[in-house]
Amino acid sequence: MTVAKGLEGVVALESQISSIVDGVLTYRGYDIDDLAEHAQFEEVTFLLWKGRLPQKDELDQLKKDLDNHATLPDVVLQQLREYPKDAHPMAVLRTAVSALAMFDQDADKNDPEVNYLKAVKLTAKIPTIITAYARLRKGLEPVSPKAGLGFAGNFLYMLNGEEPTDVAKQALDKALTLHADHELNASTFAARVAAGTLADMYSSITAAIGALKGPLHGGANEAVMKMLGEIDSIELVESYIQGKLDRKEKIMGFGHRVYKNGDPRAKHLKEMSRQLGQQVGNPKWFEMSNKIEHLVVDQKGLKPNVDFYSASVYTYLGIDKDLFTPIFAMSRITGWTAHVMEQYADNRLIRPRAEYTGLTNQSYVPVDQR
Ligand SMILES: CC(=O)SCCNC(=O)CCNC(=O)[C@H](O)C(C)(C)COP(=O)(O)OP(=O)(O)OC[C@H]1O[C@@H](n2cnc3c(N)ncnc32)[C@H](O)[C@@H]1OP(=O)(O)O
Ligand SMILES: O=C([O-])CC(=O)C(=O)O
Repeated sequence: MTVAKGLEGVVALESQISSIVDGVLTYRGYDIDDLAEHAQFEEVTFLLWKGRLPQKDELDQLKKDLDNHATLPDVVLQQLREYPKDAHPMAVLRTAVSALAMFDQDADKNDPEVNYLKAVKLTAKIPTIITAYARLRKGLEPVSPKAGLGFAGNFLYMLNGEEPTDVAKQALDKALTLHADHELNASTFAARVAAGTLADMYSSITAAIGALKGPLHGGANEAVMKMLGEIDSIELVESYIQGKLDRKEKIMGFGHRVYKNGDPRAKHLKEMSRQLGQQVGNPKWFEMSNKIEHLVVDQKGLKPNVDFYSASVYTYLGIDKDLFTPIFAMSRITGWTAHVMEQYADNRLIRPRAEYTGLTNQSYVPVDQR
């Protein structure tokens, strides 16, 4: 057996949802650059789930459905009140999403229409979970979802208790589009492995949230902001980054398993970071990030990935850094659920092999003789 460590280069399944070919990312055949410039996140959601862009009435219906399903079951909201105030929001999200299964009487019904409804429900409720906990831990009451604001707008409204500016809403909407799906990334693979056992969608999404949390995957956006906060001044960027490189430490937000010449999503987030920095009159985080990018490209030839500039974008939107990965999940839920439905539609258990490299020919010795 040959081992592809980390499954690098292994093609594990066929998918019609998104592709990365020669560094170009497409969702259902649409270039991410085109979608990022023109599509609303709800259109992208429909595209991922249904395989085509929605008609106007279909888009309106999806928005209504997302509004209608945004409220949490009372018990789940009550549980959020009881979680420790210093829990990581990804742990909260993972736990609350898992709990939702017990309040959906169809959780274990594996039928395409019911699964579609579960995808809608999960997508609708995740922003409510994130924002309710974000407020509760600060001693504030959760803000109930408000219909008609759009997915990104409603998130910012529930987080801050006031309707967002168009600039903030559009920036978040674009960031959500850029994060919505990404072929067979680690969290999507985790979701598909769980779905491949015919476990229910809530189980698959709980597995995906767990995988996204790690700093080598979605957790990198929070780690980037921690790094920017530690450096805290443009003058200190060079010595900080040089020190890390000399110690052979990773610079978070750089490198990628698939993109070796740059992540096509990063340029959009970079431009958003530049513009938002100017608009809020504090270009520091953008300028520091830009300097880090030049140093890491020059010294290591590594380019920023989607997590690098999203950190300063979310900071400019006034969002706490430990909510960055939950926001990633709030977008990627659309891709995860699309993949779970695709897995169910043509399922085969996902079960690779391992090459055994442990001890052999051991003989049992009773415990009192060891
Ligand atoms: C949404 C996402 O998940 S995007 C990725 C988010 N994760 C990060 O930003 C974390 C930082 N980046 C990394 O850890 C990696 O680049 C990963 C996990 C993204 C990809 O990992 P792999 O494909 O396994 O690449 P691998 O870790 O083997 O890297 C190849 C070489 O580049 C180096 N390298 C890779 N990324 C970095 C980095 N961010 N900083 C410094 N060196 C790096 C490795 O140390 C390795 O060097 P070596 O050959 O001398 O040992
Ligand atoms: O594809 C990957 O390995 C990670 C990534 O960029 C994503 O999930 O968006």
